[in-house]
Amino acid sequence: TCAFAGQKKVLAAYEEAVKCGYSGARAGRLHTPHGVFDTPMFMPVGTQATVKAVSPRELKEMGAQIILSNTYHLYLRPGTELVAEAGGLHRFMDWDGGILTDSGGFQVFSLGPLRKITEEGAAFRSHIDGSTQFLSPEIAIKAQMNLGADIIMAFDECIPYPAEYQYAKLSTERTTRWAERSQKAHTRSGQALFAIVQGGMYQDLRRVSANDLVSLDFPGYGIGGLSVGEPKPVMYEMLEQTVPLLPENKPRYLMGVGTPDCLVEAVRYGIDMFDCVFPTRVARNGTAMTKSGRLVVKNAAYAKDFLPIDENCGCYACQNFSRAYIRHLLKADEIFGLRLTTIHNLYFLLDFTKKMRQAILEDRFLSFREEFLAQYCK
Ligand SMILES: CNc1nc2cc(C(N)=O)ccc2[nH]1
Ligand SMILES: [Zn+2]
Repeated sequence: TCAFAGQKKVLAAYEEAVKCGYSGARAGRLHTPHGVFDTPMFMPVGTQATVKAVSPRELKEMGAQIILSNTYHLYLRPGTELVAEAGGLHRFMDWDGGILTDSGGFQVFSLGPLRKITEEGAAFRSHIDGSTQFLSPEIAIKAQMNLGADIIMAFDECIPYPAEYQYAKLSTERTTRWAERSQKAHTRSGQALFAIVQGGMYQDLRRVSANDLVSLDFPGYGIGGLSVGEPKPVMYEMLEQTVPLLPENKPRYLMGVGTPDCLVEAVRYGIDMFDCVFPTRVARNGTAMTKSGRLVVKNAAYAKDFLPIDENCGCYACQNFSRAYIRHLLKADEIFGLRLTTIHNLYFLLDFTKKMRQAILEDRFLSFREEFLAQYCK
């Protein structure tokens, strides 16, 4: 067990990092004001204070522990002061599990058109009404304190891919200065502030970013700037460079990842937490996730297929409905169809992380990984 004494403002105390396998896969427990949660974990994305098409009760039933919400979206609509007046995000959306909010860095750079970045922060136009907006470390932290998540993220720049070395270097150094400003602006006890490692796809910049942020002493670390279009081997190489520099007894959160093959590789490098819109997004166009790859249940091939999406799946959709029925609903544009594919995909990923944790605890993670990758076609 790793002691975790003397960390200020820490609630994401990290214990039981059980190391197994040659590379650092570990099963841990994350302490937050809303409970103690098992890692590795997948966090369903609830961008606008709802995980699209499913209720908090269904999320609880399928084993969701921590869900993610986006500060950028809630800052623009309905506003984070309004959420604070409503009693905070947990109350507002009736979710009593854990919540993690990201800082808006990624959205500003991916959603906000015509953005301008200075040392002070990022000016951008709202994707909702085109109004000119501005986010800085201080504004992003204040917004997240208003929302009241259990874990919040420092304001950073997610470096686009590809990026010139010089740009990546200057941006990463600024993200480190922004992390320090985020820390100074964070005055709410009962909330853990994670920093975000950047560095583009450059090994040396990744190491500098990790070392600089570790010396600023955060209770947990996000790894950002990945899953932005780079080849998967490049992503894994950046993990290999970064994760070993992060404290063993603190959570590591790989942002925006991902598909099961990426999860099992990242866990091998010692990642504990994941979020990704993939399962909920592909569900809405009728694609189900299975251990053999994707199953487009909308296809004509399933019109008379009266088996469930996956006979071994314990989710509400697979326990009660056939592929033919779900296909019918999707073709008929029935909302319940999207709900069933979403429920299945979220359950699949949540269950997959549970299976990885069990394999780690039983010291058989590497064979679990081999067997899974052999069956899963990307
Ligand atoms: C879907 N890929 C993805 N990469 C991300 C990077 C960041 C980041 N802050 O660098 C945040 C969310 C992200 N989502
Ligand atoms: Zn299912």
